[in-house]
Amino acid sequence: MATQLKNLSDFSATEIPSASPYKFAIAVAEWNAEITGALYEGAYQSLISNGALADNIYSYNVPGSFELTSAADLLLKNNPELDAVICLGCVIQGETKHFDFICDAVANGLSNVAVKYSKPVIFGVLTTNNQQQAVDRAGGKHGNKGDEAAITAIKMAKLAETLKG
Ligand SMILES: Nc1c(NC[C@H](O)[C@H](O)[C@H](O)CO)[nH]c(=O)[nH]c1=O
Ligand SMILES: CC(=O)[C@@H](O)COP(=O)(O)O
Repeated sequence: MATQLKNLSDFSATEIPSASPYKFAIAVAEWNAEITGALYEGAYQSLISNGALADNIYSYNVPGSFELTSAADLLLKNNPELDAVICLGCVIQGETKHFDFICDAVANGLSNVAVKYSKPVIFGVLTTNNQQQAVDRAGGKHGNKGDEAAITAIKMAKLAETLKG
């Protein structure tokens, strides 16, 4: 399996640009707060350790992962100076198909918002079968998806800046 015994947050082999020029929003779902809180800490600290200014990081909570799309849209509509929006959530399979609908809606929704505003919108949403898989990816043996999301945001902000000319 792709992630077996792999730390998904190991970026030692890749070059990470400085985050100092960029403004970031972080939208965090409150569902599974112990997990999303760990994702947020990972994302925030990764931005800071790569040079982002604390004053350039704007953080917001939303009720659940489904609302991340609305948050990303509102953030980019009302704050054109943002260079990237990081969306963090944790969707854990329950008894019904609700999981499938949320995951599909968020993945497609965030992608559509990114294209709508030509701005990076980062999918930092865990979609797991159980709680342990989420714990393993929020600072556990498979790293922290929040770290990955932050690094992705920095790289995409740099790319957008480069392509803008
Ligand atoms: N079950 C999970 C949810 N459910 C709530 C939805 O995200 C949404 O807030 C609700 O359907 C109202 O629109 N959200 C998660 O983030 N994680 C879950 O496991
Ligand atoms: C992903 C969800 O909405 C899920 O946690 C809710 O649980 P259930 O499918 O048992 O209603």
